[in-house]
Order: sequence, then C-alpha cells, then structure tokens
Amino acid sequence: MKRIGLFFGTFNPIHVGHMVIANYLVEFSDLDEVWFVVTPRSPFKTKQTLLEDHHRYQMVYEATKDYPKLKPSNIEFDLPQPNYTINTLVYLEEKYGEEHRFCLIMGEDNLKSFHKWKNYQVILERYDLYVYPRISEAKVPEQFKSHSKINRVDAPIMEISSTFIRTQHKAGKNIRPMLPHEVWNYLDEMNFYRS
Ligand SMILES: Nc1ncnc2c1ncn2[C@@H]1O[C@H](COP(=O)(O)OP(=O)(O)OP(=O)(O)O)[C@@H](O)[C@H]1O
Ligand SMILES: O=C(O)c1ccc[n+]([C@@H]2O[C@H](COP(=O)([O-])O)[C@@H](O)[C@H]2O)c1
Repeated sequence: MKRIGLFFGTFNPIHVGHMVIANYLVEFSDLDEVWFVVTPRSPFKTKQTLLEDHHRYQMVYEATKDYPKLKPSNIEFDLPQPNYTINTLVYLEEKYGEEHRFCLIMGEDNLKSFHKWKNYQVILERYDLYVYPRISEAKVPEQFKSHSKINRVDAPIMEISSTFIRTQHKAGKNIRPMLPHEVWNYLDEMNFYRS
C-alpha cells in the first residue's frame, strides 16, 4: 500500500515554493508520492479570477513530469463546487482506498483557519496532516498545537505566492526563477496573466 500526501491548491500557477515542499516531503518523510490536487474553486477564494482548470492542471503536469514521485491530479474537476476537501477525500477513498493510504499536506497558515473547514473534525479523525512552516501572523489554535494526527515537518520556507507572480508578471517584472522552466514556457507561450 502506498502512502500518498495530498497537496491541495488552485495552482494559478504552480511555483517553485509548491515544488520545494512537495519534493521535500517525498524525500524526507514516509510519503511515497505527493499528488497535487488542482482545485477548480477553493471554498475561501470564491472571488479569485482563475485560469481555466485544464490550463492550471497542464502547468502542474509540466512541472512534475520529470519527478516520478510527484503527480498531478484532476480528481476535483467533476466534483461539486466549491470543492470541500472532505468530499474529495470520500471520493478518493472509494476510488483508491484499497491501494493507497492518504494524508494531507498543509502550510501552517492553513492550519490556522482549519477549524473553519467543512467537517474538519472528521478529516482529523481519519487522516494524518503533515504541516510545514509558513511565515504568517495568525496563531495556531490551541486544539491543533499538540494533536496526535498533526505532524510537523521541517521543510524550507520559501515565501512566494501565485498572486505575487501574476501581479509582477503583468507589471513586466522578470518572475522566471520563481517558476519551473516548463511552466514559464507554457505560461509565456499562452500569454497568461498579461492583462
Ligand atoms: N511559497 C509557498 N510555500 C509553501 N506553501 C505554499 C506557498 N505558496 C502557497 N502555498 C500553499 O500551497 C497550497 C496551494 O497553493 P495555492 O495555489 O492555493 O496558493 P498560492 O500560491 O498562495 O496562490 P494565490 O496567491 O493565488 O492565493 C496552499 O495551501 C498554500 O497555502
Ligand atoms: O474543505 C474546506 O472547507 C476547505 C476550505 C479551504 C480550503 N480548502 C482546500 O485547501 C486548499 C488550499 O486553500 P487556499 O484557499 O489556501 O488556496 C484549497 O485548494 C482547498 O482544496 C478546503
């Protein structure tokens, strides 16, 4: 049975911050693979302008194609929106429950609002969380500080965001080092985030 870490995000676009975390986890934890689950619509990001799902997926595919332990997933594309993680976990369990064991990968910033996620107690009962450090001011709620299902991983911190990349690209700045080169090529060829 493989142990799979699920890394959920909008990936608009995927950047080296995401890649460093995912690669760190497959190399330095007990995870066999990390799946980047491309979310059509995140519950807390309803107003964001997003590239079409298949373009965001394609960029994740391009970024991961030379990393056998990192995989793109479009499992949420046909699920109801906004995409609540608990629903996706139930679906993944039905589909792969016999061959894989899943856990969640989350930045400390997300842990701080995790108590607002749909059925977060059920998620914690059933799944391990791998939490990596982020720089943010909000406090981790007391209930998550020494929880048996929450494992802290000492991954490197690289504070860049897709929002920063989109905004600065539009402003004409060079953001190429923040993207895997295949992602830059795709984004440049398709003229994304220019207007
Ligand atoms: N530089 C980074 N290092 C580690 N984790 C990150 C980084 N940037 C984003 N994440 C986390 O990766 C997950 C997926 O990222 P997502 O694409 O949704 O966010 P983002 O890069 O912050 O995008 P946006 O700026 O568009 O909101 C989220 O849980 C987010 O907190
Ligand atoms: O299930 C929920 O209630 C829920 C609430 C907020 C976020 N999520 C998931 O967490 C992922 C990262 O969230 P965000 O908003 O930081 O991009 C997002 O892609 C969703 O899959 C899930």
